[in-house]
Amino acid sequence: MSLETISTNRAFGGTQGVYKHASSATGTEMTFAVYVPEHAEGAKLPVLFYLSGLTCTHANVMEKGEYRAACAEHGIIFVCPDTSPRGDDVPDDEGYDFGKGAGFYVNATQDPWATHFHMRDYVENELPALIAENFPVDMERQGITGHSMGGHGALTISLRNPGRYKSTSAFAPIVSPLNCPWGEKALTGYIGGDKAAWREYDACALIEDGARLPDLLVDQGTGDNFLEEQLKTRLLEEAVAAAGMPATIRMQEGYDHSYYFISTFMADHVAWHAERLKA
Ligand SMILES: N[C@@H](CCC(=O)N[C@@H](CS)C(=O)NCC(=O)O)C(=O)O
Repeated sequence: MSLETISTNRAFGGTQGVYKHASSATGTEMTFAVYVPEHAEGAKLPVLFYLSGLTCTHANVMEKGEYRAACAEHGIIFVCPDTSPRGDDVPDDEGYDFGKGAGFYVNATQDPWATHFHMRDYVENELPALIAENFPVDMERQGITGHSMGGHGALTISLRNPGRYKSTSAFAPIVSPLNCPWGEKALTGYIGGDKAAWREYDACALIEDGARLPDLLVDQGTGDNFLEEQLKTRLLEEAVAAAGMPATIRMQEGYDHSYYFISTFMADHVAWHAERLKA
């Protein structure tokens, strides 16, 4: 699998790069960002995947997430994929919450989305293989995190792949697409109306159905205007309590849904992952 380098910039002693490649999962070109801290020649570093939210490309977290100082300190590679396939032949929706920029980390089965919207395959299979081949990563030490729709992606991908990710966290995740308007719209459109088929794309349902993580960190702002209608953190609190699953879910007073919130807690999350990835 060949990669084209779009840009590299030296940052905090390491390299922030942006790359693109022809994706077999989506049938499109895909762009992603990778930060590689300074490291000894031949060293293999732990890797943290960050999945972004609605309307984002790889660039939002790269420009506003403020992860590099912490990744440099802890020696963690940070990977930021796009949130959907893109291109002139990729269908779109007029809403910001479906279509381009809103792939929801599913494999779509419904037309016209089923041709390109395979973000689950992309993030679960193709991207990790590409990262393993092209960057100095130790794939035995992977973590995953994400924001909002990307928090949903991080939780569901980790819950479906027990043991693969040594650490899982999320910022303001959509915890139950079965129970919010963003999820209703996206899963009906991508997967169809059979709600039994949605359960593998719903963190709370996966936990109810027996999936477990050894540990979980979630930060959620109390001033987030999506909290009540879309994110519904309390459903995750209820699901982990009922399952007896260890989780640290922190309600952060006054923080909203933006990158001001994410960047405030980013260093905490990177440190939390580093502790588990280096154990
Ligand atoms: N106000 C946003 C609603 C969507 C939104 O808040 N997206 C979040 C993720 S769910 C985001 O990260 N937006 C991009 C950014 O803040 O840079 C819009 O319409 O663009």
